[in-house]
Amino acid sequence: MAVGDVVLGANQYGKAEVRLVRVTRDTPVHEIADLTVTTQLRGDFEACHTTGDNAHVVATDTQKNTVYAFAKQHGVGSPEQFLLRLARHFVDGFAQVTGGRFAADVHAWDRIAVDGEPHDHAFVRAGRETRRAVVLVDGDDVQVVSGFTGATVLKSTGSEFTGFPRDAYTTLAETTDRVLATSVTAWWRWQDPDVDVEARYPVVRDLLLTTFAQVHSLALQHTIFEMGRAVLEACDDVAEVRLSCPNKHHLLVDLAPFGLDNPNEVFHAADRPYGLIEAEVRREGDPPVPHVWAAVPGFV
Ligand SMILES: O=c1[nH]c(=O)c2[nH]c(=O)[nH]c2[nH]1
Repeated sequence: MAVGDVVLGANQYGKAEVRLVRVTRDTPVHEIADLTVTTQLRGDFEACHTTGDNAHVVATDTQKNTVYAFAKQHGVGSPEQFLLRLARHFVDGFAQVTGGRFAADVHAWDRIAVDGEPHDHAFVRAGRETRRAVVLVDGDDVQVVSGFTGATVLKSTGSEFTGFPRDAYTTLAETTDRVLATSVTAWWRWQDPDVDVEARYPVVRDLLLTTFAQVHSLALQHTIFEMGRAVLEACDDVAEVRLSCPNKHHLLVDLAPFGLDNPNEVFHAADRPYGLIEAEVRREGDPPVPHVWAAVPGFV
């Protein structure tokens, strides 16, 4: 090689940000592990870069499949253990792989508390939601609207979606047991602007989340209506509720090509596209207040 020739320097490659959700459902008390995993292999990949010879290239798709298959076969455990197992697999299994970088972000979930007890299969992402408030004044008309955004919740069972029409473009399978997850944005308008909001905000928030946990969901639409209904039935001081909920799809990974079954245990947590389910829930006969909702963000 002559001085001045172009050569390949440091390189690594792999699959970035594999969104893995592993549900352990051996007992009615489910556990969830939620990770974003990145694998990057290092080794003898010169020929691929310089001549297009892929004989050494462990496809990034294979790396992704390995993440999901290992989650099924071995569980996740600590992220360090999980990454070490992956690393050993690639380094020991492929002569051209001499090392790599393996990384994971762990997304923590708490159990939703229902009547003070941790729920078996309903979870809320650790970290609080963002509380929001809007006050609208027009002369003597004073309106107070409270709400929150970013309360991410998940049920690992107790959710189905069946009975929808099928046409030439329908491929979605009906399911009587799926993961249901969403990030709740909720707004509610108080009857009286002088409400003791510090006392009442947590009551409404908890009702929304415990109803998510407890309703056996027939669709996200059904769940959010029940969440709004629970608030209106329990809280005379709330005039109406609006909910905006992305359906954070958890797609069952097909592990059959690797000889593994997958009875609702290993999921790809897709970030987009997502269903966006929005509804207003109010008492029949109450006059609508479009000027108030025009001033509140985030509802189509
Ligand atoms: O709860 C759901 N509602 C839908 O409208 C819908 N559409 C879809 O594809 N999956 C779901 N899930």
